[in-house]
Amino acid sequence: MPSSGIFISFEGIDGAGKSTHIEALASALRAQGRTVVLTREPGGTPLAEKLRALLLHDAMDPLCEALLMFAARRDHLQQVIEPALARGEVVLCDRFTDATFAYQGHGRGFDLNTLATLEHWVQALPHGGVRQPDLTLWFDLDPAIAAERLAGARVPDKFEAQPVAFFRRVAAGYADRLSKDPGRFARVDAQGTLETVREAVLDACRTRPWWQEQAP
Ligand SMILES: Nc1ncnc2c1ncn2[C@@H]1O[C@H](COP(=O)(O)OP(=O)(O)OP(=O)(O)O)[C@@H](O)[C@H]1O
Ligand SMILES: Cc1cn([C@H]2C[C@H](O)[C@@H](COP(=O)(O)O)O2)c(=O)[nH]c1=O
Repeated sequence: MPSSGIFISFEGIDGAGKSTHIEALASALRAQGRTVVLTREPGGTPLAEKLRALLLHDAMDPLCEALLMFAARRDHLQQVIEPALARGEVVLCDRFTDATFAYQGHGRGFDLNTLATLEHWVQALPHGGVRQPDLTLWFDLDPAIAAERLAGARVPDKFEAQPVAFFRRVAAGYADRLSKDPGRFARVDAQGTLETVREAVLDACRTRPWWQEQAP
């Protein structure tokens, strides 16, 4: 059971429906009287949002991309996530470190052991251990369907412009992360209607001990 606030990350390939459903979960949690912080990665602080603009639009080599992702994450953790958890709030984060393993690791082919080292540096907790979400909702959707959903919706950024084969590797990366930490993950079948996906998200939360707890 989380000792302070609750940290929930939303993961999945581009177009899987994360942003759509993060709002619905925030409403359900607020209805329980909880204070909810809605945030995203890369981003969530003024500095990390500047790094986001570079990451989503500028060409760079894979090491540079991985380092900037973790630099943005460090600032986000220190400025937003850790203070909110210390206040006992719920943090809903649109992507976190699983995205780095899925996109930079499996998508780009960057060394997974180096990413694990960076993860341990950047997410180290003062009294030991590594900050991880209490729950990670993985929106699992066929990349071909995600591409159809995104087509024409907006001008694609550097990642969204990648071919379906890239997103198949990213999806395999998420499956790999789930297999290594199954208790933290809930796989959400993102192919259903808005209503069935919304219910799947709520069901995944209802099974967690903190769902029934009184808001602080
Ligand atoms: N269950 C669904 N059925 C049909 N369309 C959906 C569903 N969920 C989301 N969409 C639509 O798919 C598109 C992508 O959704 P959304 O922006 O929530 O995805 P995302 O995972 O946040 O993508 P990104 O990571 O690229 O920001 C939007 O146009 C949204 O309205
Ligand atoms: C955290 C993180 C993100 N990415 C990629 C994944 C997405 O394509 C973009 C973020 O855009 P979104 O519309 O907010 O989903 O960034 C990544 O490659 N690595 C990461 O660690």
